[in-house]
Amino acid sequence: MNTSFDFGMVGLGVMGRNLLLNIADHGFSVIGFDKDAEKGASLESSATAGTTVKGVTTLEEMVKQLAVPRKIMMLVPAGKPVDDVIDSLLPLLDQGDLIIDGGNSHYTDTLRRIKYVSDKGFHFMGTGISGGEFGARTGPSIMPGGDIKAWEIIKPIFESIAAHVDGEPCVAYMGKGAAGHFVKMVHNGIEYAVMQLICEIYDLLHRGSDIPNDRLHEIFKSWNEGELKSYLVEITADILKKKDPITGNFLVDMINDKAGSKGTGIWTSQDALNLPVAIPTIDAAVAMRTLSGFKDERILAARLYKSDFGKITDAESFIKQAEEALFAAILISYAQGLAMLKKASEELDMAIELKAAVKVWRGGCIIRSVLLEDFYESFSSNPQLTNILLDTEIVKLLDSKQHSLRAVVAKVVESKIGGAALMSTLAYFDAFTTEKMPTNLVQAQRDYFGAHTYQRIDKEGIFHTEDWAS
Ligand SMILES: NC(=O)C1=CN([C@@H]2O[C@H](COP(=O)(O)OP(=O)(O)OC[C@H]3O[C@@H](n4cnc5c(N)ncnc54)[C@H](OP(=O)(O)O)[C@@H]3O)[C@@H](O)[C@H]2O)C=CC1
Ligand SMILES: O=C(CO)[C@H](O)[C@H](O)COP(=O)(O)O
Repeated sequence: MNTSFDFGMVGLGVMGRNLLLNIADHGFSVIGFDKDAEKGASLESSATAGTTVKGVTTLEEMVKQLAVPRKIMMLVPAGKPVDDVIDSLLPLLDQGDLIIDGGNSHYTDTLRRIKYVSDKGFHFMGTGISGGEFGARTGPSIMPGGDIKAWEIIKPIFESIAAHVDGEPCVAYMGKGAAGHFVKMVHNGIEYAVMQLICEIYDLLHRGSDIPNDRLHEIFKSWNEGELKSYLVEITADILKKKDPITGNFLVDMINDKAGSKGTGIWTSQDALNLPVAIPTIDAAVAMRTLSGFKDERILAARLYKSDFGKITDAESFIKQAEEALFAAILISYAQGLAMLKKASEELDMAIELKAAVKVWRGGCIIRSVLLEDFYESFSSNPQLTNILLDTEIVKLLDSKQHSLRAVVAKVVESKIGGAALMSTLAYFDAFTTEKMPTNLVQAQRDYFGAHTYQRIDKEGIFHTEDWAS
């Protein structure tokens, strides 16, 4: 029996199958397990000529044929399937073998599994992977973290299969413990925010300004040739021109407006609340997906609150404002996610370098954008930046656009077209960039009803006022 396969994969679904074919294309011999024999057969028949690709239906067959130390990745749904696969694999492995969880696992599960697996003498790595089906096949962004020895073992394979930007691979060691999965979770939170912002701008232009889809396709396409150049703007342009083969209408208009979710956006918001750190654009995006599911109630409410919204009349000048507002809001969303990573890295002792996160997000992943090149420069020259909005080069980029974000939010309010993410972004920006928040009054209220004490602006110490009402 051939025992020289370089890499094994558990789960030959969308991601597992495509990543394995990508690894094979880079000269590694690969073997994949899926209990569904058709998936293994389809894997083999899709392999590039001259590559070594094999599909098997038992874990035993796969493990026996791997060279040691074995390198095995799981790409199965997060949660119980990951634990089940680990428990099935462990009795088959030798000390020093490596298990990589490449799925979207929650970081607390990853921390638990690192201990469970390493206590038994094996390596375990939580690794975020982004790029979807196409990225997995042609060059994803990869976010490994945890066991540094395991990283050294797997580095040559990951560096050769990742997307490359300016000759640099979009993979880097993210940090200690569950850093890889934490960075991927925040990546997905930012993904939610950017998608929601694009949707709100589309809504303002389409429903609010009566711009038809074919024109919107041209607008997003031209935006993708400028400062907004990014994967999500690019695919939006493509989506807006796609016709439905059944009705001949634009396909986007035939899709029900209830958005799905697999949980990483919700986790990002939950973990931000726990840290705590403020990520209101991501929170708004999560909330809007949730609200989209309440379709029956929305229909009822729309009938009860009938007031017509005012159309946006100056569509042509609004298009330019919309472009600048979207750029500003996307930048501020990234800022929130990166600030979350900074805080989480300290609180959870993950030693995440923001420069490394931004480096791997520049290519291959869903949130890749040219804007990340500017961030990469900022974090290269100032690795200790706590919030990208404090970087003087970023100030220059953003300050000239903030008036457009403000103008677009005004249109959101006037037109009664929802803009939760745009409004939350502006609220975050205004609060973050003010010296004086009204939270002095919150402190006074807390002290009034609960003797929670407060600090003064003119002297050191902790103060309490007994007689607030007198
Ligand atoms: N799709 C995407 O764009 C991305 C997905 N991810 C993450 O990657 C992971 C995999 O996603 P994806 O490939 O899309 O999912 P799919 O549903 O396409 O594939 C999952 C695979 O896991 C197998 N599987 C399920 N349960 C078990 C189990 N208990 N034991 C062994 N195998 C099992 C399934 O096998 P079978 O059905 O034959 O039983 C299937 O082949 C998830 O964590 C996902 O969140 C990450 C980035 C992008
Ligand atoms: O990880 C991903 C991309 O990076 C997945 O596409 C993500 O799981 C999609 O999330 P959701 O289903 O919640 O929209």
